[in-house]
Amino acid sequence: MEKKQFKAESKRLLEMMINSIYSQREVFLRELISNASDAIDKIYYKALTDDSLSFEKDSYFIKITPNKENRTLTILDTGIGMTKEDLENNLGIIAKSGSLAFKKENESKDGHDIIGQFGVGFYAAFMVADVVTVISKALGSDEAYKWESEGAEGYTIEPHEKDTVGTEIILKIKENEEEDNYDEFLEEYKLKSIIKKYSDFIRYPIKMDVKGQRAKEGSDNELEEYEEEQIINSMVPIWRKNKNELTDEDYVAFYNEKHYGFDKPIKHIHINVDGTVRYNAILYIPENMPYDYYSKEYEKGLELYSNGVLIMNKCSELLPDYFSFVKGMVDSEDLSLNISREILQQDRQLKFISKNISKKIKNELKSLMKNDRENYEKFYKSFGRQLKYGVYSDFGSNKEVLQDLLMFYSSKEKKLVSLDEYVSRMAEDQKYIYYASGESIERIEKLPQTELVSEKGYEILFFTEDIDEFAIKMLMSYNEKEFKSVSSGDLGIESEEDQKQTESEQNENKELFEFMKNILSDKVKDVRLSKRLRSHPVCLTTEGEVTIEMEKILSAMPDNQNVKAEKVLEINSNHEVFQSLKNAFESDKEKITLYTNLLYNQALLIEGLPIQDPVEFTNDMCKVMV
Ligand SMILES: Nc1ncnc2c1ncn2[C@@H]1O[C@H](COP(=O)(O)OP(=O)(O)OP(=O)(O)O)[C@@H](O)[C@H]1O
Repeated sequence: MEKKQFKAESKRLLEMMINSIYSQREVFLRELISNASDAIDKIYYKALTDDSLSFEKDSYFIKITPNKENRTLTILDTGIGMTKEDLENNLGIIAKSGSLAFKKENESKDGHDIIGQFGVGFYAAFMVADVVTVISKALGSDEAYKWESEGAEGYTIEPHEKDTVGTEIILKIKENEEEDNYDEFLEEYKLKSIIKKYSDFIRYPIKMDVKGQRAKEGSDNELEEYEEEQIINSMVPIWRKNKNELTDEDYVAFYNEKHYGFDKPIKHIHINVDGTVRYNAILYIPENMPYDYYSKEYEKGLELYSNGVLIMNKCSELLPDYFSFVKGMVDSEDLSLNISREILQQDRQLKFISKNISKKIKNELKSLMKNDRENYEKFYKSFGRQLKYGVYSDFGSNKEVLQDLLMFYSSKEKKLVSLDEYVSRMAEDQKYIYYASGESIERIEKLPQTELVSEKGYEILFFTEDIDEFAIKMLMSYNEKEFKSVSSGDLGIESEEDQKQTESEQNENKELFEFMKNILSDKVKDVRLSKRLRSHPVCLTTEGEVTIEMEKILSAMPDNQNVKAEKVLEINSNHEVFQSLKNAFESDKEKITLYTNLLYNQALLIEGLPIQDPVEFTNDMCKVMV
């Protein structure tokens, strides 16, 4: 059977290419500058093996010249140029990439800095130009040629005059249309900003004649206009430099220049990986929280470059949510880009890089915690909450990664301590990691529930953020030590003997407690004799999963499901109040009702919970006084 070749309607194909590949018109300049850089690179690579060629870096450059009167924008390079055949093959055949062919030919001799690979970037010029003219003289050739096209209708080639080797591309910029402004591509400031954005790290100088004003010589107040040639791009990507060539100031300067933040970063991480996926990265741990950090508006991500050309401003796949505060960039020559260079074809390499980066960030944070506590605390103040969210979210799947980075205020040390530090200090007979929750350190310090644990000499971690208890519930234990709230039913502290004594005392007063429970009805699950109170008469503890702090947080949420903690009212039998309760129970049922309600409301107040009927509460107080 005869095999037939596919045919392409090239006119339609070009139209589709021009109109549907790129989401932003301004990338036409990125594509043409990348081609110019490739063309210079090709001379560089050729010179490596051809002794008759020498590569004087200073004679190679790219120049951008807008001309408002003629509505033209010229991109000139001193690269390898194109012969007549090259012009026909590379610019006359869609999807033919001379650069890819060059890269393949020279694979063994490096050449991986070459950017072009698809053979389509050039046509991006037609997004902004009605006519594109290319005048080129190839290296080693005496003749120059002019290629010209108005897009879909085809092109012409004819001999042309050109003294020097290289290529000049002249775009006849389109007239403005109703919603489309093309004039901006003739404006100096706009061109500068596009170059800075995408092509800042092209390795050859990108020059432009820039207008300015200065004081006229010999005059104090007269100004004169002048024009001078400036290099617009920074050229040397700092991430490709050797780490020991760079100072802290260099990294801070890069952070500021790239507008990653207005603060001074706490730490930078410079990564050069030369393995299966090659990449360089410079990451920063900021000191201050961006104003929108804990809002929906905040977008995480790192800048992504491919061979020094910006691909994406914020590549979110590079960072897990729990490290969303990290700023910086990644450059890799091994990414599978799609044709528009806007998205990635498949994210295998990206996943690899992301995993690698996360590991490095974690290790850096760990070493910061260990070796520079002051700065770690600064960092933790801004972003500790995010780490705790990280422990809690995704069903705790990242808790192993994050648990070593957590810190909480310690009742003993009076400062933030890590879980590792807590556990390593635990007393021999101490079974649990104890914590207490409340609005602030000052409030927790006064909580009656902490009395017994403190008396035992055990350290208590103070949980003051809403996420704390949720994160810890997800963590469950650290180094095989379970977490235990000081308000939980069984504290695991009492000796068997003590327990027996409490039980018998509880039995002795069984009727009293039952009576009190009936008065409070379903407000509490139980009324009990307390084992944990020392100087305070009363407190609330909880049974089950939901604690009082959790109840507070859940009830403040917009979709309040009315989740309630199972509360237990605990009474201190060593307090004088207990005797009064007993007396009242014996003789005056009205009084015992009054006392019970008062004690319950007091316990609510201590916990920072609202009293259901404040008027009744104050009336009750008055009754006691008169
Ligand atoms: N300024 C230039 N100097 C020399 N050759 C050029 C120049 N611009 C384009 N070419 C040649 O034309 C070819 C096609 O360019 P085009 O921009 O369409 O694709 P590419 O750069 O190869 O790939 P990509 O689509 O990935 O950018 C290039 O591969 C290169 O061989």
